[in-house]
Amino acid sequence: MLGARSRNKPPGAPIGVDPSRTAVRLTRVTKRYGRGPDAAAALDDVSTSIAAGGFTAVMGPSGSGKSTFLHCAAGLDRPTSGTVQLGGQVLGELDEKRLTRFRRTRVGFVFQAFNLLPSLTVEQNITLPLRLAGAGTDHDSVHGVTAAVGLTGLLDRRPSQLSGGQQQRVAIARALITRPEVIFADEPTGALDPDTADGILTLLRRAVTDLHQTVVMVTHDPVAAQRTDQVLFLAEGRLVRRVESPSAAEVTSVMTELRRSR
Ligand SMILES: Nc1ncnc2c1ncn2[C@@H]1O[C@H](COP(=O)(O)OP(=O)(O)OP(=O)(O)O)[C@@H](O)[C@H]1O
Repeated sequence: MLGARSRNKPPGAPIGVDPSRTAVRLTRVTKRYGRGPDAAAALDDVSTSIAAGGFTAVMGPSGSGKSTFLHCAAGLDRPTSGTVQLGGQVLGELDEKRLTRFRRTRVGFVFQAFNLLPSLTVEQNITLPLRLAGAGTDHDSVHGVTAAVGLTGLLDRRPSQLSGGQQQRVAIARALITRPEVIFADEPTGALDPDTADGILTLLRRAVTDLHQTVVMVTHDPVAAQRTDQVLFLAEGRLVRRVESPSAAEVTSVMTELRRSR
């Protein structure tokens, strides 16, 4: 494992490697949109491993490839070249049907816009991944998850009857219910006021520390990044830095440097 708190890297060399407990591994992943020589590489030869049981932030200037990284790592999109391994499974070996099933059962998602189904109750939203996978809904685990995210007493409500923070708690409960290999969160606090955002970050932190989940979160916010164990920085589709135990000041300083060097 690389010991430095932050360092530059040659292209293609791995960043953040902990081979003993790897949740996600990207090997020389490139993602191009469009065809031909002018096709832009949203991700350019990215290699990294993300250790299981940690909270990782992915940051970088606008257009640096953060969402593309998350989508490729989570099996929502396929790389143009290179391989993604998630929980020991090489995603490229799965056809669409098996990949969909893999995502439902082994991956959790939390999005900025919550993405709850408005016609379903809180409880039905939370248990949806289990029902889609054809698994039973065990009352104790539903109760455990809803208590853990602070939703007890709200299970019969519809999303429209909840605050933004409560809706994001439902999304986190829905991500936790299958005990996935990794929870991918794309700007989970982007639509929330600072106090509510703080509660959501506390919840994600507890999912890692208390429930031993692995969380990978795209964020623009140095205060949010400060709650994580490490930050991976992207610039122009390349993974250029890693900072462990980040402070908001350090993250801000790296972001300023990356924006200046564009
Ligand atoms: N579907 C697409 N078709 C063509 N180009 C795309 C597509 N999706 C992303 N891109 C391009 O790939 C690059 C990386 O985009 P991406 O959304 O991953 O960046 P980002 O770091 O998440 O940006 P932001 O912080 O603004 O959300 C950008 O130049 C973007 O324009």
